[in-house]
Amino acid sequence: MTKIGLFFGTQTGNTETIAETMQRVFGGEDIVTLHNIADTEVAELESYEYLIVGCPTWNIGELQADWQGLYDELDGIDFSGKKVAYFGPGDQIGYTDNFQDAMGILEEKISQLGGTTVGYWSTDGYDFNESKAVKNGKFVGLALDEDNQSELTDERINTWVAQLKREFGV
Ligand SMILES: Cc1cc2nc3c(=O)[nH]c(=O)nc-3n(C[C@H](O)[C@H](O)[C@H](O)COP(=O)(O)O)c2cc1C
Repeated sequence: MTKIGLFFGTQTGNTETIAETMQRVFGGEDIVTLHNIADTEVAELESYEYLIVGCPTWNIGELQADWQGLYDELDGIDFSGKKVAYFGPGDQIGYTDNFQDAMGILEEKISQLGGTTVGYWSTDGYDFNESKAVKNGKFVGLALDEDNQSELTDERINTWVAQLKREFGV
């Protein structure tokens, strides 16, 4: 049983590819366990001390479908004592008024349920109008953009994972 569980949902595969890269950068499956939430019980979130939540924004400011489907069930999970990090791919040009909203929606919910957010990320280098994922001038997690800035993804992941290792203390 690893200490870190990474839970992701995806429509077209980008979030899964990113999750696999993150697992590799962390050091492999002995360090991070991946769960596609399409075939995971929500209760599994409770089995980890540290969580990484990956959700792309879909349908103009909404959660990816599998996360949407279990959103209400999250109320049954006790996140207190857990450090939780968030990431998502979005599209800052096509959806400039809703860039990364899903990450913000999940962070707000899980924080209300006791989770402690780690992995805040600067908005420097992005160009968008509005985002529910920005709090106090920072993204609440790692914002990626496979549609417009895929060349930056690997470097962003490397930097963020190094930050998370410090913040998780692993
Ligand atoms: C119909 C549609 C709606 C989308 N809505 C948003 C949005 O509101 N905000 C955003 O940042 N990205 C939006 N996106 C971009 C996706 O989040 C992005 O392509 C992402 O990489 C998809 O991840 P996935 O392959 O894991 O599903 C949208 C894409 C499509 C096709």
